[in-house]
Amino acid sequence: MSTVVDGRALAAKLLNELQDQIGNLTAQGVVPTLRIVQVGDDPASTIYIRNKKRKGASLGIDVQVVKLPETVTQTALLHQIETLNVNPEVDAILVQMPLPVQIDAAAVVAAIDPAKDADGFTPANFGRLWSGDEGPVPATPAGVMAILQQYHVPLRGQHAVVIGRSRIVGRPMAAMLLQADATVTVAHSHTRNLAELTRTADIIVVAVGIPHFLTADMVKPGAAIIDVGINRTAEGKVTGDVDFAAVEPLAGVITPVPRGVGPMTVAELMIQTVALTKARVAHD
Ligand SMILES: Nc1nc(=O)c2c([nH]1)NC[C@@H]1CN(c3ccc(C(=O)N[C@@H](CCC(=O)O)C(=O)O)cc3)C=[N+]21
Repeated sequence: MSTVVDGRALAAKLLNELQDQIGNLTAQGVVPTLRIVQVGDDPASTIYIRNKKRKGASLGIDVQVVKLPETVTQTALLHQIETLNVNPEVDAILVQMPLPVQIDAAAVVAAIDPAKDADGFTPANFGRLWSGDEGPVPATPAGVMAILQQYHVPLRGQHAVVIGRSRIVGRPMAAMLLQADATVTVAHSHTRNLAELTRTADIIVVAVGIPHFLTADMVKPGAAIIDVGINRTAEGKVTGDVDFAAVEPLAGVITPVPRGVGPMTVAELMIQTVALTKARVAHD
């Protein structure tokens, strides 16, 4: 029988612990401030941003959205980021992905001040992550690590298979698992014999954006299954990348969608924002 992860409960626990740090900052007259730049009106992005705003408001973190039109030019977007970089009131900046086709996302991310990089996506912070040095890290993989830790999933020497190699999830996920001494395999759309690989995995992290991608025949009984997928069905329901009904009976630990990794992503973003605020206050 598997243990189904309660991402909401774990997120609440972590944010409870964060409350004291926020209290100390506000006692010094410092309100942690996050600015989320949203380009266009992608409905999923709007939902995630709404969740981040709500969570921030409930904690006393000032989360505001800077909304730009879908047709914004790269120059205008880079200018907007620069004004946030130099604004002493702003501790953390996040540019919501995906961005419209006319924008070079890598150039936009690289323009964010690494000391305000709430996502840990900038090259400087990506480099720190892969070198095993301290620095801001992407919220979703950080949330996965918190789940694995909380549910006592052993990592050292274990075989972890990460399916997907995005900048948001797959690549930083592989770096964090490596840092935790797991043996990491990164699979992607060109990987051959994927099921053979996943059947030897003690931990499988799926982040491909395809409903029911991971099926029961791909899973070793007792493996930890982490579903990062957030697919919307025609009826607007959210489903993951795992065939949950078929895989859950086999799994050791498994995360549901929704209420698994999603709430942890939001929680880790709040934690990151407070950490960046504390770093700024320490430097001032
Ligand atoms: N620069 C950037 N940083 C991100 O961290 C980032 C991003 N862009 N683009 C998109 C992904 C996805 N993401 C989620 C956030 C919250 C939920 C979340 O709250 N999920 C709820 C369900 C929400 C719903 O109803 O759809 C749950 O799984 O329980 C999911 C996914 C952050 N992302």
